[in-house]
Amino acid sequence: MEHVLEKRFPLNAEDYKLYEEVGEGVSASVYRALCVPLNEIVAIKVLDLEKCNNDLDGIRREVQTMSLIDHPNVLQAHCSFTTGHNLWVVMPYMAGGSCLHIMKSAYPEGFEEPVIATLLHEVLKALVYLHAHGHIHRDVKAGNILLDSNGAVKLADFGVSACMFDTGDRQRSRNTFVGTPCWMAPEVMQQLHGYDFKADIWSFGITALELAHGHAPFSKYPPMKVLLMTLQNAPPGLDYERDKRFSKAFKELVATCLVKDPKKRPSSEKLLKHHFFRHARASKYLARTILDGLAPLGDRFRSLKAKEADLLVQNKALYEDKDQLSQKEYIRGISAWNFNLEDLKSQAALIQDDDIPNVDEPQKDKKEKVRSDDFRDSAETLSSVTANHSDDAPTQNKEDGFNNLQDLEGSLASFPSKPLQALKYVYLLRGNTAGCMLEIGLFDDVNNNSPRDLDHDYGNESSGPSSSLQQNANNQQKKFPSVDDTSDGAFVQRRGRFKVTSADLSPMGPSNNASGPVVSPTSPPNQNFVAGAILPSLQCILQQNGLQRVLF
Ligand SMILES: Nc1ncnc2c1ncn2[C@@H]1O[C@H](COP(=O)(O)OP(=O)(O)OP(=O)(O)O)[C@@H](O)[C@H]1O
Repeated sequence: MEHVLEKRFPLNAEDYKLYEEVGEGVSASVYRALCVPLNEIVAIKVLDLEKCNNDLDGIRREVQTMSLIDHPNVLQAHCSFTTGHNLWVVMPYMAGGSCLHIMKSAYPEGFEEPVIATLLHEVLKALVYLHAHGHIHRDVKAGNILLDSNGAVKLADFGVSACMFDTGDRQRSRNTFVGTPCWMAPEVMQQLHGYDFKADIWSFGITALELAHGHAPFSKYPPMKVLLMTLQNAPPGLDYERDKRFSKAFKELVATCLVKDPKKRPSSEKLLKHHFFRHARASKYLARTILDGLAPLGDRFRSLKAKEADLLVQNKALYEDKDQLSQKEYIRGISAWNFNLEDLKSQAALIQDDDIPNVDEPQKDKKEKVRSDDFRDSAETLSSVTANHSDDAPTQNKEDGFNNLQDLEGSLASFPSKPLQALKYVYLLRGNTAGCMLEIGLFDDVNNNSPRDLDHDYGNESSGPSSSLQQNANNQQKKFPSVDDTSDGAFVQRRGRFKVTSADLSPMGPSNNASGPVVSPTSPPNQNFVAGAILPSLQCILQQNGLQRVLF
């Protein structure tokens, strides 16, 4: 019998030569490298464990999943080891880079349909495999779809994947708030009943739109606004008029995935049979069409980084020229929330003035209606709002459209008096580029935290969009926990995605209860806390809205 010698990748840093940086995530840098003994080019993801000490579990999960999986469309790790305070994950080098990078470098308006069909077909095969093996990827997006020099497509980044077969503590991870906001399924945001594989199908639909337009829907909005828009608005989709260049089959595929009720979404296996994929071609086609003529990955990465830095400087200059007073208000509001100010400023500056809807009288009327009707109750209210706008509602005309900012603000204004059970966490937002990155903290006992008076933190603004919220905040007299608090490990942090463990909301702390979130919609653990908790985050959104108006 013939034995194929298995390639063994060395577990010593000295056996690798690091070359240029080719990618950067929120938790890691990725380098092209040479594995000297094997004379093979590889990619090495370097994670600084000291910076990731809040998320060692996520890292462990990523490495474990990456070494166990075995499918041509899933990026498998060759090996991993620690060196100093870094973890190195050695993997195949994907010279084409991510679809996001390719779009940013050469296809800012998105790809042509045959390219999209080919890419999505490969990604879907990866999902079929992962789902069949019990994994939910939970972070499907163009940035995690990698291509090698031959056009082979692999789904990467298992930092937040979850296993459906897990029990006990690990099973609780399926009730956590994980993902990147623009791609995150409504049920993941809502946290009412947990979620399953179907969350990936939603993200897959969003990714389809991202590949079609060059960016995900709502990508220019700050993260909390993305959450609210995803929950409140009709699902995004391909527009009949604006997206004329795309086929009916593609439009149908997107609509099939972006159904708010996860039960009505197809499984990955079923989706694979969709007639849209008849247009899919072999991966060589991708090498010929989208990779041909592209600069080496390292060069592309460097120039994209330089562009981003330029943009930041420009935005900073613009920002500094603007109204000093609003700047102070902005900084005060943001710092109270542990925002990354620079990132948020650049986020806000990316919003064009034509993105900000005008307020007119009929909309105001509508606002009142939303206030009194839609937000009548707590958890169920949000569900019903979601349902009202859900599957049968026509796809929005403005793909990135925020139908009516005032509607949203009006809706938010009623939160404090009728706490919204579905959003039952304190959010510590840390913005990052493209409105997609944030950190969330969770406090299990508001009284353990340093009290801060909302009135003091946010001043006495009596006008502007946030005034009603402010009023309600004052009425509630809730104390807002300090951002420094990390008591009892209840503060779960992760840069790049949300991560809030609902079970940790229990006054008893984390439990091994495998029956889903401890907090049920019918038995809120601490409604006062919820009301106080949600308020300031919503306040911040409105402050950001205000800032965006001031900026432009
Ligand atoms: N094997 C690889 N070959 C080439 N480039 C890679 C490879 N793996 C990752 N990259 C590049 O590095 C970037 C960051 O990698 P990765 O997504 O794994 O990091 P991360 O910190 O988990 O990121 P995030 O959390 O932002 O998704 C990717 O978007 C991609 O452009």
